[in-house]
Amino acid sequence: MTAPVTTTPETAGPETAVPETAVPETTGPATAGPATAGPETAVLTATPGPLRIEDYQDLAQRRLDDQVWDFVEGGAGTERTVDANRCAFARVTLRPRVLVDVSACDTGTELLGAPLATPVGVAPTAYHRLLHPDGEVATALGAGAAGALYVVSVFASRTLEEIAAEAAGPLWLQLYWLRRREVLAGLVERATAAGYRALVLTVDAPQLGRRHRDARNGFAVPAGISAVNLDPALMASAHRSDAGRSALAVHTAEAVDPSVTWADLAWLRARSELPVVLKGILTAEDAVLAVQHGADAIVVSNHGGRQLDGAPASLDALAEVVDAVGAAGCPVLFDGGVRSGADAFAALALGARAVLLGRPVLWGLAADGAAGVAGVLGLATEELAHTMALAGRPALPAVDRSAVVLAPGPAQGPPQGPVHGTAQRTAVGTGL
Ligand SMILES: Cc1cc2nc3c(=O)[nH]c(=O)nc-3n(C[C@H](O)[C@H](O)[C@H](O)COP(=O)(O)O)c2cc1C
Ligand SMILES: CC(C)CC(=O)C(=O)O
Repeated sequence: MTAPVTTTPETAGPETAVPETAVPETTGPATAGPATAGPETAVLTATPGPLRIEDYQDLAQRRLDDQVWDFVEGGAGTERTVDANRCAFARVTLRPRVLVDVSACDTGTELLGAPLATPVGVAPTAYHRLLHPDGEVATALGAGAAGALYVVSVFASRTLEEIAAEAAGPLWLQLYWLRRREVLAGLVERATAAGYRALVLTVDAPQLGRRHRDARNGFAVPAGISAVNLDPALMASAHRSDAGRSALAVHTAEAVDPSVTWADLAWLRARSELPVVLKGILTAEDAVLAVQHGADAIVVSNHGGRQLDGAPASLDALAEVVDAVGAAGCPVLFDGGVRSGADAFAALALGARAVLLGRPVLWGLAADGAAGVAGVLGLATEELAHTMALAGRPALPAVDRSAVVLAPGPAQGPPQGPVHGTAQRTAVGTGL
């Protein structure tokens, strides 16, 4: 693979002159060049910075090696659950109220005791040094600048301590249930000592989803980038590229214990005082079990369509889970397909306390490091505040079910044929 590139974005069209020093504005408005040029003066039209989250996707695709791009964008099987996550947002209608004072819209919230400037946070994603040389440290800086929660992946490519040293906002640590319990116990201890505020156990990946793009690419983690918080001996298979199979799938099968059950959660609880969050719940039945087993919060997630192909869109599962555990006071977080502040608004209205962004944060990171991460989170938050204003809901408690209608989805369609490398996905959704 090629090294991550850190040059300026190539946003210039053929007849557009871009100053050499142009960098993406984090959330800033378009900056026009001089509009008063006489006949002898060249007209300079600066290209606007990213105006929508997908602008960061375009920037990222130009910078990334095809294999890394496929790893980020891809999903399991036919990728119908990846598509379903986005299509669900296209079925949302917002119900605006008028003549409400929206002169100040407050996106502030609180989660497991921590105040947050925004309910839009960072989902755990592995190996950020694939996207930017500074990896998770840049992500932490960007999240901190946006006042957002950052859930760090157990497969982070910077140490838990390096990340914590740069973080201005709250950090949670995501875990897989490793076969080697002593490694898991060591991670919990380190996270506690470094000031992480919750443990997020991902429960939807007893095996890795069958990701055809990665298998076709023989995708492996390149030398020089590693899950540095794990024992290097545990990482060897993640680096071994074999035609026709994903090294990550091999590595997950080696490292992650697929025999874990609800009964094991007591072991984790006994190891730490930190709140335990379960990520990857999609049904009322499991939500109730989660609360019964002492979960402090739940993340409704289908892993961005990367695990069970055919699982419901996260948005379609949200209300069911909220209804099952709302009375128990268990906060429900959401991820999967959020690409705008209007999408975030819809998930919050359906009962999520916060929404997490997976791929969009990686796009921002690849596009412009910490500034790109802050840009993506800032843009989503700005759009959320804007949606709140136009919907007549100036604070998050007013973003309730009366604010949206989610039309029922069609049964998921038949597979659309083989997924090819660097496949383009169709952009759908509320698309603010
Ligand atoms: C490249 C990539 C790596 C991921 N790594 C992890 C991980 O290490 N742990 C985890 O629990 N989820 C992981 N996820 C899933 C995300 O946490 C999240 O559920 C998903 O990306 C949300 O969907 P979105 O990408 O549409 O926002 C990963 C997702 C992507 C795209
Ligand atoms: C390294 C992978 C197991 C991380 C992950 O959860 C994912 O890619 O979805």
